Amino acid sequence: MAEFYAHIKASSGAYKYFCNGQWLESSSGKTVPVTNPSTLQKDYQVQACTQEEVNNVFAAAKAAQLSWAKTPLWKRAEYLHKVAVLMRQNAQPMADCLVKEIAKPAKDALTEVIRSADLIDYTAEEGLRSLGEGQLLTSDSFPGQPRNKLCLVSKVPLGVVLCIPPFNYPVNLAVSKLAPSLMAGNAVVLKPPSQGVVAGIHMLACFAAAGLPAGVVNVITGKGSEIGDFLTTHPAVNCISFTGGDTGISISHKAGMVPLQMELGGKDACIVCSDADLDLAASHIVKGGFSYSGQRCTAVKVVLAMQDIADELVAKVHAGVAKLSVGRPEDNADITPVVSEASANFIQGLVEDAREKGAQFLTEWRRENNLIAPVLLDHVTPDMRIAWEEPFGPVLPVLRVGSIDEAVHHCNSSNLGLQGCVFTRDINTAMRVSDAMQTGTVQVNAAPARGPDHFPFQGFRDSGIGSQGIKNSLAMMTKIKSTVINLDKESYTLG
Ligand SMILES: NC(=O)C1=CN([C@@H]2O[C@H](COP(=O)(O)OP(=O)(O)OC[C@H]3O[C@@H](n4cnc5c(N)ncnc54)[C@H](OP(=O)(O)O)[C@@H]3O)[C@@H](O)[C@H]2O)C=CC1
Ligand SMILES: O=C(O)[C@H](O)COP(=O)(O)O
Repeated sequence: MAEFYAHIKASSGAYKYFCNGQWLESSSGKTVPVTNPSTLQKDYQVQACTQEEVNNVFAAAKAAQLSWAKTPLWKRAEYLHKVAVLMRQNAQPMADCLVKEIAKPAKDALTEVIRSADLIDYTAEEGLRSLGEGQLLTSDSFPGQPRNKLCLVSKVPLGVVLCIPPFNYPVNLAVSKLAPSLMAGNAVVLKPPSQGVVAGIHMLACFAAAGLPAGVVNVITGKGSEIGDFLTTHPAVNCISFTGGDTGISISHKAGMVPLQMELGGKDACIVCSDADLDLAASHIVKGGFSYSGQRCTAVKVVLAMQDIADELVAKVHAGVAKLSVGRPEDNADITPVVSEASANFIQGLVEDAREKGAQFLTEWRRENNLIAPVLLDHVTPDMRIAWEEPFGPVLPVLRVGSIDEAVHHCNSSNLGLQGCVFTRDINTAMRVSDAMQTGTVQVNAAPARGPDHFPFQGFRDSGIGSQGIKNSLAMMTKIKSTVINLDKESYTLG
C-alpha cells in the first residue's frame, strides 16, 4: 500500500502537487507545514505553489478539458469506477492522514474514505442516466405557434471547475465536487484545505492512478489566505464549488460571472416539542451535537426545548454527554482535539461570553491545548453569542422556549439556514414546523445530516448557493445547450 503512494512525496519528505499528469515540487522552494491537532507536531509538509504554477495548472486543465469532453459518458464512468476501486484498496493510509491532520477518530476516518468511494460509484451511475438524457420541445405548445420548430435540449460541460473543500471532510467533500465535475466532462483543479491537504493528495493519487488523461485532474497546494484570491479570480475558472465558512461569502463577492456552488456554515437548530419521544431526541442531540467534536456543518448547534419538557430533556442529554469519552483520535475517542489552536481559542471565547451572561454550565470547562471536554450549557439566552454563532467545537447550548412559534422564530432569525430538525410524535406538527423553518433541509425525528450523499443538500441565506447531492451536483456542473431544428414546413406526428 505504501508503494502505491511512494511517488507523491519528494525526497525532502514534502508532498508534491499534481499538474498535467505529473507530481511536482514547487519552484518556490517553500513548503507549508501541517500541524497535528493532537500532538501539535508538524507531521507533514506540502508545496507552497506559486502564481506561475497556478497558471500552469489552469492551462493544463483548460487544454485537457477539450478532449475530456469528447470522451464518451460510459468511458468517463469507467474511469470513475476505477478510482473508487483504488480508493478502497488504498484506504488505510488516506484514513491515517485524516487522523493525524484533523484528529478525526480512526474509525470515522476510514468510513469517510469508503463513503467517498461509494459516492464516486454512485455518481458514475447517476451521471450515465441523467447526463445521457435531454429534452425535446415542440414550438406548437406556445400560443399561436405552428409545429415547425423542434428544440433539442442537452447538458454540456462548463469547462474548468475549481474545487475547494473544508478541513472537516477533506476527502468526502473533495470527491463530492470532483466526481460530478469529471462525469459531466469538466476538468478540475483541487485546492485542498491546509489541514487535510495530505489526505486530499492521497485521494488525488487514486484519480491519477486510474489513468485519467493528463491535465484532467490537478491539485494545487498552499495556504488559502495566500493563493485563494488568485485561484478564485483566475480567468480560466468556469465554476467554483466551495465548502467552508464565511470565506465563501467573500469569494462570492469577488468571483466573476461563473456559476457558484457554495455550502457554507450552519447553526442547525433542534426543536423539541412537548409530545416528543425524549429518549430519541436526547440520543440524537448528543450524537448530532458532539460527533467529530461538533466540527460538522450539520452538527446540532442549538437546542430549542419547550419549557414543559426542558428539565427532563436536559437531564437525558446531560446523562448522554457524561458518557462521551475524551481523548485521542487513534483511540477512537468521541471527543478529540479541535482542528487548531485558533479554533480552540474561538470556542473558549464563546463559552466565556456565555458564562459572563449567566448560562448554566452542566459540565465543567476543561481544555488542554486543542482538546476541549464537551460543554453543555442550559438557560442560554438570545443575548449570548453562543445562541447565534457556530462554535465548530464540542459546545451545545440549550434555549428554553415557550412555544413552537418562538422556536421557529429563533431559527429563522439566524443569518444561517443550513438544516434544522424537529422532534414530535405528531406528523401534522412536524409538517407545519418543516414548512415554517427557513432552512435547506428539515429532519423529522433525527439530527441534521448531509448523508446519504445522494440526498439534495443546500443552505438558505448565508449558508449557501445552489444545491449539492449527487444528482444536483451533476446538474450544477453542466450548462444547458439548445439546438433548434427549423423545419421547412409544419410537421405533426402521425399526421
Ligand atoms: N455547508 C457545508 O456543507 C459545510 C460547511 N462547512 C463550514 O466550513 C467551516 C469550517 O471549515 P474551514 O475549512 O475552517 O472553512 P474555511 O472557510 O476557513 O476554509 C475552507 C476552504 O477555503 C480555503 N480558503 C481560505 N481562504 C481562501 C480564499 N481567500 N480563497 C479561496 N479559498 C480559501 C481554505 O484553505 P486553507 O485551509 O488553506 O485556509 C479551505 O480549503 C465552518 O463554518 C463550517 O460550517 C464545513 C463543512 C460543510
Ligand atoms: O461538513 C459537514 O459538516 C458535512 O457536510 C456534514 O456531513 P454529515 O452530516 O454527513 O456528517
